[in-house]
Amino acid sequence: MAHFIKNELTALGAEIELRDLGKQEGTDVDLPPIVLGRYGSDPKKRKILVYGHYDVQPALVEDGWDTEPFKLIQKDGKLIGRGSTDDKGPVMGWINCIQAHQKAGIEFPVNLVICFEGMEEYGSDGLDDLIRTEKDKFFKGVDATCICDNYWLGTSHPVLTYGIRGCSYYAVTVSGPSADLHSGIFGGMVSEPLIDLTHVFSKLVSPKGKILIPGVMDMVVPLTPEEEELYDDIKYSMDDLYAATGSKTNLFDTEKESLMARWRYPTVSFHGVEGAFSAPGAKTVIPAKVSGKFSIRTVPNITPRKLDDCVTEYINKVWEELGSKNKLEIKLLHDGMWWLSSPNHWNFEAAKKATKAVWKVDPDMTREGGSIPVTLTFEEELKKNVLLLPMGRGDDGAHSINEKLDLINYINGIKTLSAYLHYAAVEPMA
Ligand SMILES: NCC(=O)N[C@@H](Cc1c[nH]cn1)C(=O)O
Ligand SMILES: [Zn+2]
Ligand SMILES: [Zn+2]
Repeated sequence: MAHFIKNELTALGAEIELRDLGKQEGTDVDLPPIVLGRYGSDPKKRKILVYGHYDVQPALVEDGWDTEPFKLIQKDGKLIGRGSTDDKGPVMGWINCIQAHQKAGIEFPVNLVICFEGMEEYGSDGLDDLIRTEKDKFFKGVDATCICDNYWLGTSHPVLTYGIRGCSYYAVTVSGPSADLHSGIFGGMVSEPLIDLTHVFSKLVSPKGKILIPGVMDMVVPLTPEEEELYDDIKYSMDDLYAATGSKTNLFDTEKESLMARWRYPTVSFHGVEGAFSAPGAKTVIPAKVSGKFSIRTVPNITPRKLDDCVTEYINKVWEELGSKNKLEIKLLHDGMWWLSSPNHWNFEAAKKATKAVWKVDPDMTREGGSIPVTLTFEEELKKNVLLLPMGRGDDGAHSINEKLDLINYINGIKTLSAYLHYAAVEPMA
């Protein structure tokens, strides 16, 4: 992907370099390079930094895809395939902006600074360091940043986003026997790692979503009446939620509570268990070693460090109380900070005008439940406004099966990104 992007952009006249990041920590695996680029160097024009990622979540046909996930299919007005909406489609969208200007013979309105990474879905390994090192070199003089890597809330109304949650991702490993055991022979005679792990996991969060780890909710900033009012005008209905999840499994009955749960409160999610029997059939095995994966989405003012203290102390206490002879290990696989900004900035004004010009409606101002770890780093290090301008819809199935991007969102998305650059070139900065 990095080489593909480099070739596409180089052919369009951009200056591109692939920045090597060395090996992934604790492994012999090469990290995917960061694509850094520049398109235009006119000192009279503003410098706009655009960020996206070319890595994707894993996908297998066996997960339930109707088509081969890594082959892009166009069907019924949709582009279907892993990464179509998150985030290969939007990355292509930036490339298409340049192509469109060249084909139409229209002068490109800004100097584009490009940063496309390949580790976003795993905590953006290496990118924070690169931004810190390059803030006064490669990123020098950037006027504003635009990230196209999230989604509309629903399916019909465009949004601009000024907040995202952070994410701390954990693996809890329980091990005991030296190899998997026959459950008929050893069941009842030994402590089972998966039973112990299930016990620990059951103490983290209630089925209604209440976080049971002491200290976590204490760090959450209280809701103010002004903030509560902001939820009243958001165009989002419970039907949007039902449609996007393909179910009526909502934890809350109202839009407001549901959005607050997604935007301004932390959540614990369980992702899977490595080492546990998961194939079809009925294998009577006691797995010897299991790693349960869970993550916590974080919000103002939770810090990854304090959260990690709360998590570690609590799980160790639960484990001690259990009194198992198995071994437990907690590992923080990666963490990333939440980000909360204000949409009252010329960068957002430019995006509002662009959205209105293309979609003929004013965008809603939203926060997002997902995470993009480098957002805060860009803002803090470059000291310039960051805007999230999404292309896809809330029902695109990002991270799920049959991920799609509606063709109209792709085409109008490219128009919106282009129009944004034109407005950003001239929007008064005050
Ligand atoms: N489009 C943004 C996105 O999907 N981000 C991921 C990033 C991530 C993965 N692990 C931690 N953060 C997300 O899951 O929100
Ligand atoms: Zn993603
Ligand atoms: Zn993404």
